[in-house]
Amino acid sequence: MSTGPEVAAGAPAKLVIENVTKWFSSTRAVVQALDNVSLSVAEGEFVCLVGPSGCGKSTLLDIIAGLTKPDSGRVLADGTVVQGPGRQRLVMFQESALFPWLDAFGNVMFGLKLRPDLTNRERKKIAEYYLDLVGLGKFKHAHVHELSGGMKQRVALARALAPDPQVLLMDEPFGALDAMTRDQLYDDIQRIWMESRKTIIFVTHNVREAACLGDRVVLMSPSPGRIAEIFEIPLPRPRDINSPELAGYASQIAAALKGISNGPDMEVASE
Ligand SMILES: Nc1ncnc2c1ncn2[C@@H]1O[C@H](COP(=O)(O)OP(=O)(O)OP(=O)(O)O)[C@@H](O)[C@H]1O
Repeated sequence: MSTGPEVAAGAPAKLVIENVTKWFSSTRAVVQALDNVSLSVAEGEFVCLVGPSGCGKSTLLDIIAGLTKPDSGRVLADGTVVQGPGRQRLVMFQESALFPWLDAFGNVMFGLKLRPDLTNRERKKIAEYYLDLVGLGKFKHAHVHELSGGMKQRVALARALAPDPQVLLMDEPFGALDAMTRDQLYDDIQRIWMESRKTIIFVTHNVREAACLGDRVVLMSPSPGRIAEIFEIPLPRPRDINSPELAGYASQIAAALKGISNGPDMEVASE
């Protein structure tokens, strides 16, 4: 366990978040969403962000993506200051935000518009490859309304992976899914991550999910959003979300979380 910015030994930093502070003001209130947040993420690392509602997880993710600008501090991706969104850092949200007028294949092809360097034939091959990778090869021509919630998230994952971003930013991507579908997706995301070695930042409310997926779990505290504690999860992969070893880490994180909030909005159990 540790706090503060650090990188797994020996690996170059893919992302460096330096002293990021962010305020939001509306007609009703002024809120400090993030206060002096610093974190380094190694290339190929899987980092989970957890914390009570409103502690700034999504704001931090948006700043890393370049969708929101910090008031002070900065984010470096491969040593270059992030000034705006780019295809090397793609976000996948809780709601899949698929285009309903396109089929699964069309949605993944749409993501590949970010790759004008490819021919249409190459794009088609890549779209097929990623639909197979997420287990939807047979549903290529299924329309969005014909897909289950889990299948939609798989298409969204294929769409995010297809342009080959170096960093994948996932904002509670499995939050709206039932427990069985989630368990299957934990296996899939681990397999895909082990094959592709993308750098992943994954926001979740579920501490067991975080312990299952993360090399490190970053616990944030609210008002204003800060990094409270960082947990290393040195368990071998693939990890079984129901294993007792994993439950041990999850309860450590849950206990720390309880210390910084009343914790009713966090899912401690795997459900
Ligand atoms: N666009 C905005 N305008 C005003 N306030 C905002 C805006 N976005 C976020 N906030 C505020 O900033 C704080 C952090 O919000 P954020 O969504 O990043 O938290 P979170 O940890 O992701 O929450 P949750 O777990 O509920 O999704 C909250 O107090 C929120 O109300």
